[in-house]
Amino acid sequence: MLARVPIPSIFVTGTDTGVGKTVIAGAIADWFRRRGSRVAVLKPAATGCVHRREGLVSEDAEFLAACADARFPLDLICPQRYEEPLAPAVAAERAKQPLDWDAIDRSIRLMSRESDVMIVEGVGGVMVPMDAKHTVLDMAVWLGAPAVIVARPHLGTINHTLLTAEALRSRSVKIAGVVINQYRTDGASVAEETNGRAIEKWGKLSILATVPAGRASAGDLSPDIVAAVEPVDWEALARNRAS
Ligand SMILES: Nc1ncnc2c1ncn2[C@@H]1O[C@H](COP(=O)(O)OP(=O)(O)OP(=O)(O)O)[C@@H](O)[C@H]1O
Ligand SMILES: C[C@H](N)[C@H](N)CCCCCC(=O)O
Ligand SMILES: [Mg+2]
Repeated sequence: MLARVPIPSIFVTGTDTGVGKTVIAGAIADWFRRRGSRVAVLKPAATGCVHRREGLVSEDAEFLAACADARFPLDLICPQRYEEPLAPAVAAERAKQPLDWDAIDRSIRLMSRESDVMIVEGVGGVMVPMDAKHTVLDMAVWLGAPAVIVARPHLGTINHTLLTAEALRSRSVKIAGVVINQYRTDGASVAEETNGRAIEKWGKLSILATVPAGRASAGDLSPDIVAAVEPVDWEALARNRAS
């Protein structure tokens, strides 16, 4: 189990792996950084990590650290790292290296002390197993941070987004809203044009931002991605935590 994040925070989850959680979490971190906040970023566990001279590195953590201009080392930002690109519970079992919740807790404690806000990126979607007994959803409950759901723009996303919202609500995780990512501004299909409204209506969710496909390499977010998240009051959302 983890202690609650003791500072304003946002939990960035998604409808699936590869939907753009890292890019959107990075854009949110960048939003706070540009306003002078001391931003902590956390990827509690990462799989598919790469071998470097300094050891196993999470590329998600590197991206987030660059966007936040983070003052903490990568092994605090991502304390649990696995090589195989699998659900953490499966990667941990195969590596014979059980997930260490205490290490994650320590990261939260140390980074919170010297930060104004913490942006946490989940792993895959909410039902992904973290260890033999717990899922990403359990972790979201423990962290107590409002969730941002990153969703794809195209056909199928209504179902994925509403299922994700249902799971979060079943455990009383506050939902800040949905970010539709990689929206095609030219040549969007009818489904893509109408999905946002449908998600708002049937999911009783707000679409916080619709983010176009742009350039997104570590610390270098294209101006159109930055502009898409700019109008959102992330500060108010980060403060609006579960009681
Ligand atoms: N708005 C965007 N514009 C351009 N490329 C994007 C955008 N959003 C995401 N991508 C690209 O799509 C891929 C998947 O995005 P990302 O890594 O953020 O997904 P994720 O949900 O964090 O995945 P994971 O489950 O592995 O953590 C990456 O190559 C990323 O650069
Ligand atoms: C390796 C990858 N990029 C993710 N971080 C892990 C995603 C696990 C998804 C598991 C699943 O839902 O089937
Ligand atoms: Mg990611």
